[in-house]
Amino acid sequence: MADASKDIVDGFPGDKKIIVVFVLGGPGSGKGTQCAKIVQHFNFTHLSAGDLLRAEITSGSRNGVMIQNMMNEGKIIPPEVTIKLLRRAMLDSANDKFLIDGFPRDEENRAAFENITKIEPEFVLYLDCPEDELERRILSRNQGRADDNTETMRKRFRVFKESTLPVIMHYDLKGKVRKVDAAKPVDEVFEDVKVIFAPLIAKV
Ligand SMILES: Nc1ncnc2c1ncn2[C@@H]1O[C@H](COP(=O)(O)OP(=O)(O)OP(=O)(O)O)[C@@H](O)[C@H]1O
Ligand SMILES: Nc1ccn([C@@H]2O[C@H](COP(=O)(O)O)[C@@H](O)[C@H]2O)c(=O)n1
Ligand SMILES: [Mg+2]
Repeated sequence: MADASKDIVDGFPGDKKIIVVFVLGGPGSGKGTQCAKIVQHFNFTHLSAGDLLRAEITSGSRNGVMIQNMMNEGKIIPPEVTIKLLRRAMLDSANDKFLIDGFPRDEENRAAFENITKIEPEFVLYLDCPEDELERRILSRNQGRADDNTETMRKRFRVFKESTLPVIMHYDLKGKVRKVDAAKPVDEVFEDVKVIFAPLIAKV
């Protein structure tokens, strides 16, 4: 159970060194799929911002309707909502290594996360995939997601290009982006991902 008092304290308690890797890529690029494999091989905890927001909707939280409406439009939920969920999940975990999937989605997400948590990501894993392949994957995903339809998918593609790519550029200028070709089959993508994570694990 979360300790509510932790929610009002900025940063993280104690001197625990937290390792964060942001996992970004277009809708359907395989972020969730690759994160599941990274968890198995490298003992990270996977936090999907989208999954946390969807859990808020199903929990009947007071933000649920607002989140649902914005998601159906492919819009980015205000950062204070998403960061509170991420931060609580991190504080509740005994792990010190986190994959944050689908976040930061825009500059506002990025700046707010840095201000509130004081955490800089170790690096950003960028799953690069052409739009025609993303479209095929989303429209055949069949996981019952309300935003996996042609109209919302196009809005999500636009948000990715207009708002998320600039975040990837921001980290690229800092030398923090590790880009992989995510159009390849799952296991081939993971071979490239493993090469990126191996030195990080050897270091800690
Ligand atoms: N390399 C791949 N080749 C073919 N299909 C893939 C690959 N990676 C993932 N998929 C499939 O594509 C769909 C989308 O994958 P996934 O849910 O992991 O993407 P995502 O980036 O998390 O998407 P979203 O941003 O919408 O949450 C799933 O059905 C998954 O099985
Ligand atoms: N940082 C984020 C992440 C997600 N959202 C909203 O959730 C939708 C689904 O996200 P996935 O990563 O699971 O594809 C996304 O389209 C946004 O509406 C968000 O607002 N902020
Ligand atoms: Mg996902």
